Amino acid sequence: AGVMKEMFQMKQQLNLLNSAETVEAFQASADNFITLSEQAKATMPASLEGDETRFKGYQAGMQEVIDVVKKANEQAKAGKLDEAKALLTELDGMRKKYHKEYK
Ligand code: HEM
Repeated sequence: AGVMKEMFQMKQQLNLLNSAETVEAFQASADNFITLSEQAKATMPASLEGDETRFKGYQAGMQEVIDVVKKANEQAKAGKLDEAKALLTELDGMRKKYHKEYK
């Protein structure tokens, strides 16, 4: 259990998203990222020690991340690869904020 494996895989997919040169490559990695982050969202990290209230906050944070990648994927589908990648920059701040809170 734990979310470490999903987190490392999310990082890997994010690198692929940022270096994607085609809409198809972007979409494939976005789909992978979303699947992994939904798995992470469904799993209580060990650091939360069973605290259901904090788990709700953690899940809301994961959903924010998922929403950004879904939005980016919509841009990619519309052929706007640069705009899609620009949206991904929002993830840096979220990652830092929520890692401070829950990691
Ligand atoms: C793009 C977004 C994110 C990426 C790429 C990412 C990546 C990572 C990576 C590589 C680790 C393991 C290495 C380390 O400790 O730094 C990690 C750990 C962790 N992350 Fe994230 N993260 C993201 C977003 C989030 C969000 C939004 C949350 C919470 C709402 C979160 C919660 C955690 C927790 C709890 C751990 C520790 C897991 C454990 O010890 O089992 N992460 N993340």
